[in-house]
Amino acid sequence: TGCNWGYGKEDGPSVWHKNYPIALGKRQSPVDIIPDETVRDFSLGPIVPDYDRCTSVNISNNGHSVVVEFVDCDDRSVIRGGPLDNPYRLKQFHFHWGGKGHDGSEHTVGGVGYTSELHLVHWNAIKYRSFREASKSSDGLAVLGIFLETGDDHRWLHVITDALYMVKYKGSVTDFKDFNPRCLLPSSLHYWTYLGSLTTPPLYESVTWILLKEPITVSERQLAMFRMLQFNAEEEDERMRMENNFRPPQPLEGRTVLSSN
Ligand SMILES: CNS(=O)(=O)c1c(F)c(F)c(SCCO)c(F)c1F
Ligand SMILES: [Zn+2]
Repeated sequence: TGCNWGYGKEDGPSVWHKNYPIALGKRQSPVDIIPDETVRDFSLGPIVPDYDRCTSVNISNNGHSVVVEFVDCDDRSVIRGGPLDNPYRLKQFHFHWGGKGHDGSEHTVGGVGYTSELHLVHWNAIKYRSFREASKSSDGLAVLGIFLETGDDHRWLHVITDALYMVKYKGSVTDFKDFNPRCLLPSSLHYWTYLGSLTTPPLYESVTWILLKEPITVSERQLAMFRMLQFNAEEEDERMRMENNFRPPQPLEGRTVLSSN
């Protein structure tokens, strides 16, 4: 079950359905969010990311993105509230981005993309015994999505970009301790939420999406650092710059996107 998918012409999003037929399913992600067509739900409370006692472990290149993993053996870092019935444990976060001068977010807003999108992946450890089991269950995962736009340097993103040279190639991993992703949140936690899926194979329809309306700002220089990563392993001959690692929006199929406020 090696990784047989990617973001290229031969193995990209347009052919994922051949090995992962759920790609043509009814609750796929990402989607285009049309603000005027979202439904205001006054029963939706605030989303509460509680990362104060979180423990980051490492940063790695999995051949698709750069991923920061967390200790998820207890409820030390969870997200709760909003559309969620239980607290969901933080497992990892990663990014999706474009090529130089091109957008690379997965969700779009009114047909417009952002330069990049950060995903904080959480799982329902109340109902399921492992991330793997949760990832296959309709209420198993909650992904907090944060849009990135370009402007000034982000004052904390350098902690991540300074480590990227250590994980240039697929399969590389290095220690990455004491990083609290609270520093990557925008000031407003107003959000959109809808039921969707992983945006990479196996594309399981197990994600409650929570997308913050307010983007964070990063500089073009910081973003360029992500593009020095490579999809390939160090020993592989073909050098492929890691960029455009995003899936385009999928049909809403009658779903409603709810708005917190
Ligand atoms: C939401 N973004 S995503 O679908 O691209 C995505 C991802 F890239 C991941 F790596 C993981 S964790 C898989 C095992 O570690 C995950 F749950 C995801 F939802
Ligand atoms: Zn993602």
